[in-house]
Amino acid sequence: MASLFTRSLRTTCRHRSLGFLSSSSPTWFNYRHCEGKFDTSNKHEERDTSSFKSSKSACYSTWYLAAAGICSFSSAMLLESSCSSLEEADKESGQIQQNDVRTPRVVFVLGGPGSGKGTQCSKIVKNYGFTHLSAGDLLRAEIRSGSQYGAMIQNTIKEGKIVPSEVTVKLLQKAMKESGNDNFLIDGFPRNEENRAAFETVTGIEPEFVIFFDCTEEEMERRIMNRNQGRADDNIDTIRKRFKVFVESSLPVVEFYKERGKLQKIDATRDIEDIFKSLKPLFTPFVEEDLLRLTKELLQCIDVGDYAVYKRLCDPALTAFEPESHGHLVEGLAFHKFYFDIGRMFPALSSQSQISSPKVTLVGDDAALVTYTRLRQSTTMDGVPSVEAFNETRVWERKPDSGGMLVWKNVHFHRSKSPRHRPYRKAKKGKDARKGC
Ligand SMILES: Nc1ncnc2c1ncn2[C@@H]1O[C@H](COP(=O)(O)OP(=O)(O)O)[C@@H](O)[C@H]1O
Ligand SMILES: Nc1ccn([C@@H]2O[C@H](COP(=O)(O)OP(=O)(O)O)[C@@H](O)[C@H]2O)c(=O)n1
Repeated sequence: MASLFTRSLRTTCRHRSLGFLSSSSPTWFNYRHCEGKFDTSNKHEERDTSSFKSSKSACYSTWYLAAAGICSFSSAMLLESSCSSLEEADKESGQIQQNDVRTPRVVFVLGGPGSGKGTQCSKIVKNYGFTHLSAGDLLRAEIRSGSQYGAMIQNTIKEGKIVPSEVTVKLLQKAMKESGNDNFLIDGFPRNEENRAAFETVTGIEPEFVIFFDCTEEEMERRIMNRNQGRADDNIDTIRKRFKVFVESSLPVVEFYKERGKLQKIDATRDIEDIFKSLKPLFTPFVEEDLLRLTKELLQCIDVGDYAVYKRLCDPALTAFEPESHGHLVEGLAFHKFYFDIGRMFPALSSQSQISSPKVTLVGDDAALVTYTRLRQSTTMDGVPSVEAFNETRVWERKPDSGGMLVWKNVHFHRSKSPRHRPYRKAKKGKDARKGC
């Protein structure tokens, strides 16, 4: 059950966003979770503070947590809040991220039969947390389920033809909904113009980009004949028909995306690892975005005192240098949990944070640094405001979870007080000229 502290905070935090203040220019970068995009409009947001005033009294304070440096309170969280019932909030314990409606990220994976789409998709899934939806697999599962469409799908596949979009798009939509993910690799779809238009019309989603595995027919035929999965369509007659359909119906779709600058053509005649190496850079920007999002999620869960989320995002052996540890390296979560536990004792205080100049640096495939400055405003019991700035570096490492899936965990962070700006003073004669640099 959510603590009172958590519940009360949640009532104010239904619609969140985090502000970013760029230190290099006076531009606010307002990241809205609902849209998943940066709004770089060059103006400060006008905010109605009335909801802040009214919701403030309903909030258990995070000041104590903030004072301890583990808690911040996003202004937007408070200022753009709307209240939900406690019961609703209760259900949300440990799941704050699920409130954030983000536009699904879709990547289409195209290529002839046997070009290696499924093989590469399973590697991408393992490394980049996408859900792999193979249109062919969904259709085969539909046959097995005894659905009314079963016989029609079976005959169409046997003929190497394309199943009507009405069926395939419905299956894809259902699978997307059930996945609980919002990153999808859709493999073997769209296979013709009808597929493409139907998906776009029904879902309103456009792919981020489209991967096309370019492979010779001889190589694809050789691979399919060795595939040995007992598929009814993996016989030489149907294979030839599928190649014909691919050239006639699927290549025009490839061309469509090429014209729109969305196509990523990959030489699929190479070996499996080589191909995967050339796919990696396509997914790097997603990794950077995800790390920034995870960092913000971490700060948010600190804001709302949600220890369950904090625990999910952090490695149990998390190490930290922070002002509260007085120069010592603290290890494990207990040091941090202490502040979550006591936060509810100080209901009258509040704080809010902005992060500025966030930078993500990938270190190989499985480690990354996220650095930023955290500007925290807080009030004392008497309502006296103060502002502090911290420089924070969080080290994230990609580790297998209990299901073997690679997930990012915060393994270390370092926070120090941001040095106050002092005007440069010329060193006095005879004194160490480097002093103060
Ligand atoms: N780059 C590759 N080199 C050699 N064999 C491959 C390669 N990629 C996939 N294969 C093999 O070829 C067969 C077809 O691959 P698959 O991923 O099922 O293709 P698709 O999903 O495009 O039909 C599988 O048996 C797979 O192990
Ligand atoms: N969008 C799609 C995808 C597959 N299919 C059918 O499913 C068959 C197998 O597709 P698949 O993607 O599993 O396999 P490959 O042909 O890529 O090896 C296709 O030949 C089509 O008959 C379809 O009708 N529509």
